[in-house]
Amino acid sequence: MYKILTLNNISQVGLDRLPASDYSVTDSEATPDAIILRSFKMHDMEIPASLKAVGRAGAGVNNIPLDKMSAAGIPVFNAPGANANAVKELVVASLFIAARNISEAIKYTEGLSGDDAELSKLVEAGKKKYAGFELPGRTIGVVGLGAIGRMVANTCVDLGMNVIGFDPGLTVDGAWQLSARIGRAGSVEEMLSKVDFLTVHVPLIDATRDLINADNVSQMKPTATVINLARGGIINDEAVCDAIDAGKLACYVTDFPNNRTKQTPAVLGLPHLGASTGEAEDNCAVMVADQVREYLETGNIVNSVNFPNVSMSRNTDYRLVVCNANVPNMVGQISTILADANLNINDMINQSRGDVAYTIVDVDSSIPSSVIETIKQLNGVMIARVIQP
Ligand SMILES: NC(=O)c1ccc[n+]([C@@H]2O[C@H](COP(=O)([O-])OP(=O)(O)OC[C@H]3O[C@@H](n4cnc5c(N)ncnc54)[C@H](O)[C@@H]3O)[C@@H](O)[C@H]2O)c1
Ligand SMILES: O=C(O)CC[C@@H](O)C(=O)O
Repeated sequence: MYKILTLNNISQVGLDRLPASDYSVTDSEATPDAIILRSFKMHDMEIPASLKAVGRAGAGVNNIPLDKMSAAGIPVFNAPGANANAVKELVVASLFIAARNISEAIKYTEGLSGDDAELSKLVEAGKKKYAGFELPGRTIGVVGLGAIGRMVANTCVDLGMNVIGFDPGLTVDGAWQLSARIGRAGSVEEMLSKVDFLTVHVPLIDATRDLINADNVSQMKPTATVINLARGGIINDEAVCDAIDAGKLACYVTDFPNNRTKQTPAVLGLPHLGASTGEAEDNCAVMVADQVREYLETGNIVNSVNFPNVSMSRNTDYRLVVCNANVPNMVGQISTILADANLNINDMINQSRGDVAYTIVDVDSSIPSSVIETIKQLNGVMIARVIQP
């Protein structure tokens, strides 16, 4: 029986992918084989010695101590693209809400009182304050052209907008999925003075912290809107709110409000709603549950953010998986131990990513526990696990 610990509410549709005959899934498991979570912050958590895998039912992994997981030989899986449409739709909603002053206008009508005739007068008298603009012909800068950024950029083209994108890590596959009408910027700064909207879709890492800050926000048009549905910290909230207070920026939409943003009237704060649709929650949970199950039952790694992606179809009933430091002669030493135990290798695959190497070996006969113990003693081995009847 595999034991799964959930650290957030995970869609039942996803958890149903883990059959009750083989999986116990609870939110209070002391010795889990795997953890499935959403935004729970794992940084201060004691990592259980039993843990073999972590599944993040979402895209961002800044709530997980990846270095610590890699050092312990624990792959972290996420759900690339599974909630991208949900975020895209909220970006599009943000564009309209900002362009048409919808939030302020609703507040205005909610504050009106009087009989219907008086209300009608006040509605007509007040509406000029909320006149907005239309999107065709306006320019949007999209920072990060991954799963979400690409969808946002293409949709904005369909809305008739001019779109400029920036992503130094854009993949060839990603580029193929982008409309040919999207312009390319060489840096964030290059797009700032041109855009009416700037939206960020990058992970929170050292290189993306304070991407918009006190130094560069002044290059933006005073009529521009910044949208941050990615992570708090990517936009420097102090700098953006100061710019709004000084009349140098029009609006800021953020999924990560704080006390500074709450004090600024032209900030539209949302409660981390980007991925909060039933569809996205189901998609993410299904994807990570499948990946965690695949790893526990076969050792295959699909969509890991810290391990190489490695899959080998099952050739025999007797499988060994080893995670070790990415240094010379590990495969040689593992093969020698198997040969010394008279175990014939049927098939084998080895891949590496950064400091981590991962090997799957199918052998022709049952692997004794003494072999695993010998492999675990090798310098540089983090985990060795047998998957056999
Ligand atoms: N608000 C929400 O609920 C919500 C939901 C999903 C994702 N997110 C956030 O959005 C982020 C992006 O999600 P995604 O699914 O598009 O991820 P993704 O991995 O598909 O795309 C991220 C892109 O950012 C690019 N990038 C990295 N560093 C960059 C930099 N310095 N400048 C420009 N581009 C850079 C990468 O090359 C990649 O193409 C996630 O990491 C997460 O933090 C938030
Ligand atoms: O799980 C959530 O609700 C938010 C997930 C989102 O921030 C992500 O990075 O995918």
